Amino acid sequence: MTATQDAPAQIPVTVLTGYLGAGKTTLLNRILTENHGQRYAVIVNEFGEVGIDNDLLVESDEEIFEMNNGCICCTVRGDLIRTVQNLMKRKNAFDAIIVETTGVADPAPVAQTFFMDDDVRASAKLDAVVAVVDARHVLQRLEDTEEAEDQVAFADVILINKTDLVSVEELATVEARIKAINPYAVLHRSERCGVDIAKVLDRGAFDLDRILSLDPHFLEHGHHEQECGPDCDHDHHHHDHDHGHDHHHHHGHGHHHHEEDPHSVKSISLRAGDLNPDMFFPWINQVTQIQGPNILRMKGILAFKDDPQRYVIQGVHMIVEGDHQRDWKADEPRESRLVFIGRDLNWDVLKDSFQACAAQ
Ligand SMILES: Nc1nc2c(ncn2[C@@H]2O[C@H](COP(=O)(O)OP(=O)(O)OP(=O)(O)O)[C@@H](O)[C@H]2O)c(=O)[nH]1
Repeated sequence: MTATQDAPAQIPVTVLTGYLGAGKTTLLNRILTENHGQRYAVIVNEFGEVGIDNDLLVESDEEIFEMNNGCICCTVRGDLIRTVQNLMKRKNAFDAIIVETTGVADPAPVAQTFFMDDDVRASAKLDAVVAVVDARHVLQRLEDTEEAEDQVAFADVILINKTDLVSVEELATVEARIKAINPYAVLHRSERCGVDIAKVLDRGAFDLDRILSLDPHFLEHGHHEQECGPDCDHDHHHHDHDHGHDHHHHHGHGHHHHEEDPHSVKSISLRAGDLNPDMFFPWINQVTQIQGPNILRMKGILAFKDDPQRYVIQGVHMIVEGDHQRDWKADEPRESRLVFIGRDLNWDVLKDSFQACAAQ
């Protein structure tokens, strides 16, 4: 990040990608808490009606900009450019930008933003696309979703995370599969994204030539716009929204599909007041055991009756974790919010059974 007199300094941008639940927030929390002497502006984009991701980030001095009015792949021409332009007005306030994409986003249009918009291009430079991969579930994801493959194919640096959940043999199979998709990326194995941050940030790793060989139209104006134009009316925030639309277009064909596919990925948001833990835990265990294969992601912030602390619960398929986070603040409504992202989930059934866990 050195500026010469002729060339104004371009702020490095890291695009953080990875499928739902792979560990992006875990990595971001590491970056935000580690003592690296850099100041980061973080742009997060989340999927789901009730904003939870921001609540899962550690409290830090870094500036977090939330873009939760749509999937970043759709709003890329609008919100992301505006957010980056606004950041650039205060260029001296930070050293680098990190953009965390939703787990279902194709990183190509996000990366493309840093080449397409003249203002953005003049002041920011794509440093690397970093993908976090869930070693336990990635093989399955590569079978059933195209975005997961896009994310791996597009990455410059890949963290094969959650190594604690797989055997040595499984890890070797995962690595081989990832290398077969993308032989160029630098791979790191990690548990809870525990890598040296220097291996992830400020890498200067984004390779435009490689991306052009993958997607010859990458630099063409409007190429990605045809999928998700400025008038994109995708509503990513309703429980019944079809998020199965095909974002896998960067090989130059295909259009956005809007037909209803009952098996597509949907997000279901549930809200309640104080919950009874004796009802909630057996319920969530049952839901995740029975519907686990269809639950790509689950996360929530919960208020348990007589408990002064917020409880954070989250999971991927059948693996669920929960812990107290911090005290509820005096000016914060005690509210329980839970989001499921998955396929074939029945909103009515989940809503009714969740609300049955309310404290009396
Ligand atoms: N066992 C295990 N769990 C992990 C590891 N890394 C992250 N997790 C857990 O996996 C879950 C998902 O992690 P996140 O960091 O929130 O994943 P994410 O990619 O930000 O998720 P989305 O934003 O929903 O796509 C959380 O419960 C983490 O605690 C790991 O290496 N091992």
